[in-house]
Amino acid sequence: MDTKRLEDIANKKMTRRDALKLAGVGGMGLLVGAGGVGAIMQPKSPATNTATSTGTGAVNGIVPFYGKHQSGIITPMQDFICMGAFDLTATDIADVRKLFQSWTAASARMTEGKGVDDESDNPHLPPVDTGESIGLDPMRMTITFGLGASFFDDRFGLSSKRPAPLVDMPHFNSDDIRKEWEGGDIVVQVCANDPQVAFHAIRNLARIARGKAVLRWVQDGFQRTSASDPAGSTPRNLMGFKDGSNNPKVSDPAAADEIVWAQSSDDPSWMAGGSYMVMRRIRMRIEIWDRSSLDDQESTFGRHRQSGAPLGKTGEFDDLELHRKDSNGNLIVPSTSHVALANMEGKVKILRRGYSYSSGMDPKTGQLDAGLLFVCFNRDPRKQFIPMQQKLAAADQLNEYITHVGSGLFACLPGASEGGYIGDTLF
Ligand SMILES: C=CC1=C(C)c2cc3[nH]c(cc4nc(cc5[nH]c(cc1n2)c(C)c5CCC(=O)O)C(CCC(=O)O)=C4C)c(C)c3C=C
Ligand SMILES: [Fe+2]
Repeated sequence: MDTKRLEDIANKKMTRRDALKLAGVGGMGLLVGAGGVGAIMQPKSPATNTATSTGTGAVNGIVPFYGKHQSGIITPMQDFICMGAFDLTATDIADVRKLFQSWTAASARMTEGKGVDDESDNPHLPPVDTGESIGLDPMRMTITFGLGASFFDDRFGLSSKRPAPLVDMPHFNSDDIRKEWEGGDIVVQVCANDPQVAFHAIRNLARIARGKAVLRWVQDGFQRTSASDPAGSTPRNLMGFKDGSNNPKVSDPAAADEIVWAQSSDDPSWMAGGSYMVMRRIRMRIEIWDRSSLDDQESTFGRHRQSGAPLGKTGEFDDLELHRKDSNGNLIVPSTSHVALANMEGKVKILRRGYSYSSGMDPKTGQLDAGLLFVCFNRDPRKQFIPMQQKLAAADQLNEYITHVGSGLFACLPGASEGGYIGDTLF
């Protein structure tokens, strides 16, 4: 098929049938190549190469589940997330293996827009799939699995295999981490362009896990949708600022290898092609934020609210020049602003993939329980996320308006090939 035809497909709204055809074994599937359908479908906007982009054109096709890496890490962001952590009740590694084999098969099917398995025609049994996604498009769903440090305790004989980068998360200044939002043996991140499709996946994975694992926490998240912003510009967080402008461009494989993917030269080798995911549930004191002046808000982030440009600049993607001073000799971007600190002099980078959350209100205070489900991926959190968060926790002006209430660090396994399963490099 020629390039023109592929571009035509990319510019057209995909039907469920188109998507299935594209991913199928017919000639087109092969032409899609390693980048998969999602890669063909990405439009050429400035934000496209960042994990922040949802892409344009209401592309609701299939993102391939199998591959060298798990999808949902450098995949351009979908509109919704449903993330859940599980604790294992199984006591035998053979049962854990069976669970991951079943999860892998079910996940591959669900990302193609199918039910978890073929339905039985026995009317006396419950349906195999819960059914709420019947007839829905695949919606670019990705399902990403990770293992927490507790997976490597003494239950399954895997303690010697715990990756050194999978440290216990240190306590950071002003953390208020709640037990109910912390850790988990396994994390499952589901992202999709439809919240019902994402919920369906978590629900059915929990159902498959019955007798082997139980849910520990679940958090939904959202951002503006591709319907409300077809241009796919950088999304705004609940503080009203563009969030993700200076995310690294991980469509460049060298950048992805440097920042995101554990390498075969890194220890342990079974993690090669995987990545480490950090989850922080960060509550925003939005009622206080909403009473702050525009100047205070812009100085807090070090960027202009409307354009997203660094202070003193006009373009969202203009360079951050952290040493520039005004005519009075004052730094234009304050040294305690969020971007000045998070920039780490340009030497340390992470890939952010967070979503806003809104979980009703706190009945004690009447305030909204809303904020950022911060998610990031890095090759080694000891060298990336942790020093960055230490710096932010110590001095960030943003700390006046936020509290970290949930936390998790997970080793996201390498991708699986068809016939294999997620986790097969380890158990
Ligand atoms: C430890 C890592 C980070 C945490 C935790 C974090 C929380 C957090 N961030 C925002 C909003 C914005 N962050 C922005 C930039 C930015 N943030 C981090 C890291 C963490 N943020 C980095 C590495 C960067 C990029 C710095 C750079 O080099 O430019 C921005 C600016 C726009 C952008 O580039 O994305 C905003 C806005 C909130 C609201 C928040 C916690 C609630
Ligand atoms: Fe940030």
